Amino acid sequence: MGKGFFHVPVAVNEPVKSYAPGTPEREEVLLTYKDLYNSKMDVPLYIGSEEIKTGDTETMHPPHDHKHDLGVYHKAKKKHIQKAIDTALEARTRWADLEWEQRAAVFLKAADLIAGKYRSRINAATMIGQSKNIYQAEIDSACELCDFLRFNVEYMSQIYDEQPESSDGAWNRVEYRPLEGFVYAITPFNFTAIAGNLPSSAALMGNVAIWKPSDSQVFSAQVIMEVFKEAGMPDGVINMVMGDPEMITDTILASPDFAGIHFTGSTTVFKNIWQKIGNNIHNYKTYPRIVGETGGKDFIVAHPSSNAEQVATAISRGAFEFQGQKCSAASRVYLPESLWPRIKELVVEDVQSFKMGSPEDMSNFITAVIHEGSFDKLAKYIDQAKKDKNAEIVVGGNYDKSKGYFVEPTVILTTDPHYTTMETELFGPVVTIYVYKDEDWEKTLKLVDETSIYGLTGAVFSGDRYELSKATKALQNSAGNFYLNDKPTGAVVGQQPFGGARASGTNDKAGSKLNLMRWISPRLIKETYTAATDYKYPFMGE
Ligand SMILES: NC(=O)c1ccc[n+]([C@@H]2O[C@H](COP(=O)([O-])OP(=O)(O)OC[C@H]3O[C@@H](n4cnc5c(N)ncnc54)[C@H](O)[C@@H]3O)[C@@H](O)[C@H]2O)c1
Ligand SMILES: N[C@@H](CCC=O)C(=O)O
Repeated sequence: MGKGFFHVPVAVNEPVKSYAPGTPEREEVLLTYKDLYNSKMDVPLYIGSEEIKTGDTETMHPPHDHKHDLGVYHKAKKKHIQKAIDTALEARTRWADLEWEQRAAVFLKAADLIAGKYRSRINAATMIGQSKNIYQAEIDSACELCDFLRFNVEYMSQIYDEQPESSDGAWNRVEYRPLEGFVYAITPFNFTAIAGNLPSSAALMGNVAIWKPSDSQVFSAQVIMEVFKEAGMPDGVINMVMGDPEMITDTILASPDFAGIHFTGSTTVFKNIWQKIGNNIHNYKTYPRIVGETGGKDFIVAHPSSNAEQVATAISRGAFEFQGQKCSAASRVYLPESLWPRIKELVVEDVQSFKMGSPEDMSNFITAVIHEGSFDKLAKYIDQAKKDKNAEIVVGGNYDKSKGYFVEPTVILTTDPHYTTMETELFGPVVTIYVYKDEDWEKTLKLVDETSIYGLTGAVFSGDRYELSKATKALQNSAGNFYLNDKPTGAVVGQQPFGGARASGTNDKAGSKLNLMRWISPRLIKETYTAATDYKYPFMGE
């Protein structure tokens, strides 16, 4: 059969819809929200063609209304995880052998379904299950997920296009094989797009995957599986399992066919998994690929030459959008004495104007934090700051979990640059500010660099080009995503590939060619037209 050198459609970022009053998308998402909110879900394990209801269930609740029952998801036992491994390996032969354009078409269709037919459903599920306001749901579950799927197809074709030189008499070719085994994807609660991307990026490159979503994201995870299935993803290529994370992980890591982990979540969990992989290393058929994007303690540092209004807005949006539950969220801020009074005034004004409540009311900027564990942790740090002599609450500081897990956006001011909330990842709407003397700018850059174990995102503000340059050099290893005169959140696929080093991860940049390269194992094929028939070098004579 004749074939062409196919070109993939050029990827462009999915446009963000406005949801302004009177727009059709607003009406549609609100109707879908009501519908989903009142329907009791019964989320099975997806293993191959089977949807398994184990009967061992967990009830799902919206974080902003934790007494409301959204239905249940089913939890796996060890035998189900073993079945998922066997099923994935069975599916591997055909999927790995399928032409790349056929695999690409599945995920391009999935992107189209999300952009169209499923847009309101995946957004409403994210608003309900993860308590995102519509803007935060739209940029995540609709746009970023479409972008991951479409840009990954383009990057895959760029990788396949990379071929070696050939000298006279031979042809060198590189075949980009999937890994020999299966990939395990573990995903966090906070981004529906990340949940969809981690298993699908590996699958796009010809791998089969077992995907364990976060317990707190199952409500929208189910929509992702519906989309993949409707897009024609063959059974067994991505298998979704829920349940005890340790049991699932230990069972999977014990398999000799475990070939890689695609993880996003907290640093401690990732380090433990890495250690377990190390302990099992003699059992594996191949060295597993370990890819993990983890925690952050992201900074904003402003030079005295910066614009106070811009810095204040970067704090208000960078620290508090989605209640600060982004790994990129600004959580430690360094401000010069000369600008602090004006920035303080502006941030306090912003925070006092934020409306907080259910995402169904679209005037709410702030909604609930994800669960009781997170609420209690945040309340503990806020209470401690109220007591500590070297800290004071500038604005916020209240919380209430009677209906939903609501924590007021809180600004802490500290006189100690190593105060606990300047160093510990809280993952919530709490930002801590340290005010430095204007003449200590260079010392402050050193402080920013040396304060945190993490290296994920960071932002520098200055109106002075020489100071921007100085900061860029001084903070070279402090952030994998480094922003000049912008907030440290809101990376867009195809524009700001995302990830950090130090304790923030392996920095394989989700949504980039670098990440996809972790899911392939190249084979070089050298073909010689006429093979040598004499071992002797020319200088040896006849
Ligand atoms: N760097 C990034 O790109 C990025 C992106 C999003 C989130 N994050 C990080 O994720 C964290 C927030 O997400 P979260 O609360 O869902 O994180 P988490 O670490 O609690 O959970 C992440 C995943 O790991 C699983 N898990 C938990 N304990 C486990 C165990 N013992 N063994 C195996 N798996 C286990 C969870 O069930 C979930 O699926 C923050 O630290 C944040 O910075 C990082
Ligand atoms: N990519 C997102 C963060 C993902 C982690 O939570 C951002 O840039 O804000």
